[in-house]
Amino acid sequence: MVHRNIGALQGDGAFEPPAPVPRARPLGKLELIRTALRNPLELWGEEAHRLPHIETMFLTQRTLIINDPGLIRHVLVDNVANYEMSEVRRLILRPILRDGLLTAEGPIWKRSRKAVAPVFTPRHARGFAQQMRTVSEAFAARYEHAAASGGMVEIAGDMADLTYEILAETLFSGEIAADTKAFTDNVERLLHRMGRVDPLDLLLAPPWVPRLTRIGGARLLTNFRAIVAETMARRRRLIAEQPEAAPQDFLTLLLGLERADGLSADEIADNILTFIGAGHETTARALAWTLYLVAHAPDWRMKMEGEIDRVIADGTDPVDWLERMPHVRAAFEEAMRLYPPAPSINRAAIEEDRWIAPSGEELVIAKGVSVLVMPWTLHRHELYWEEPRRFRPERFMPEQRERLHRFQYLPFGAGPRICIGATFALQEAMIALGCLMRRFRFDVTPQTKPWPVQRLTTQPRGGMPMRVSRRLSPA
Ligand code: HEM
Repeated sequence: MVHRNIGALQGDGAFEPPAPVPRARPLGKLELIRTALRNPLELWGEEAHRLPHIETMFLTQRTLIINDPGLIRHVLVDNVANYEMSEVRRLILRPILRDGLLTAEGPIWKRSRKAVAPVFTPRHARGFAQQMRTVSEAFAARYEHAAASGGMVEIAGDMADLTYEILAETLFSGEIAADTKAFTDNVERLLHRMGRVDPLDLLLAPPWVPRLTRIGGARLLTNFRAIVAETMARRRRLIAEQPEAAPQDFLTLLLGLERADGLSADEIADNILTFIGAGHETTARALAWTLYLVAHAPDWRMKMEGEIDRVIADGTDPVDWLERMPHVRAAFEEAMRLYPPAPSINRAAIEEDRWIAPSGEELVIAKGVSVLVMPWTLHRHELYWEEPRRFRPERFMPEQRERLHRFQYLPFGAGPRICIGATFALQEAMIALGCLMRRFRFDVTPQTKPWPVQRLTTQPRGGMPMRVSRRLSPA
């Protein structure tokens, strides 16, 4: 039985949104497995939210949860060479994403990251701003009908559609060698089927032992790869025959890297699936939680609306919305604090390691220990946050944000493997929120009862049904 805080308005009006209450006692073995499969967010005890680090046994695996920002910096940056991808991630994600950036390791990761980095520069992200706005405006138009009658919309699913449509546009400019709907269904089913934790993963069974939960996934993967290969072949022909006609999207940029010291054709396909897998649901979850949280903070929402109205009325280019909308950005960042889209960043120690705390205490990290950097506990930690469970977006306004330790807030991770899509995601979120909140207001109803559950991302179980009403006509 998990204790639930189902979300409540506190005396001074700050909202404490729904989340499992940290456990006072550790779980027995069977309950631990059940909870890990049902919702890992319900595993963590009260100590994980109060101590700088704790060591625990997870089934047969020694596990160290690290919260101290200095220790996190040690693992993710200073001694990063001593930490590799966790076995569970290797078992779950690697069969799908292969040598895409998220799951590549060693020299292949190094070469790929170097090759792909220029594709994700702020300059390229800015180049996508107009496409992001066009897709978001077209998407918002679909709410007009429901908004006219104050109808209900399903925000969680809708935000996943919106971010998928933005990615499909910025990846391929709509030039996919298949029916778009069939392709989208294929991707959805693939990520859903293959990205699930199977009981055998928790027991660290070798990859060749078949996972019943993933049957059918291999066929979907083959389909996906065939479509991507044909899409790449068509684009290569276009670039060769009419280079000026080729859209400046991810696909053209990635094909420009196809060479020995860049990426192979297979690696380009792996990265296309990786960008979809890593970049669509993460942003979508953060957008849905933001709309939910600000619906409980009407004053803050009005500040956001005022900001959005001014920026759009001024004719500000969408590339500058991120900078010009600090209240919108603060709400989005606070939503990622409370509901980090990537709630756990898992590593394993290759060799024994030592870390000296500022107090002089020495921590020995044994070889093979699983090291968890968990934005979920770190962002709700009693040592590092005032009123950690409440929605207080003002902590991310520029003057207060400067006071945060770089390693106490890690929605995008840190160090060499920091999210390569962070700038893209932030810009996309500002543009999506700007286009939606300019036209509509989203409110909770008694049906809106999201419960945070960790799948690959922090999702709202029960979805996010919200009432939509019209604010302003389209700009
Ligand atoms: C709000 C949205 C997002 C969040 C919260 C997020 C979070 C993260 C985190 C925490 C990591 C680090 C994982 C680790 O160190 O083990 C990561 C890595 C990564 N992300 Fe994101 N991400 C987001 C959006 C995106 C987007 C839009 C893309 C691409 C279009 C993307 C592509 C990647 C890739 C390729 C990696 C692997 C980088 C590497 O290992 O070199 N992400 N992301």
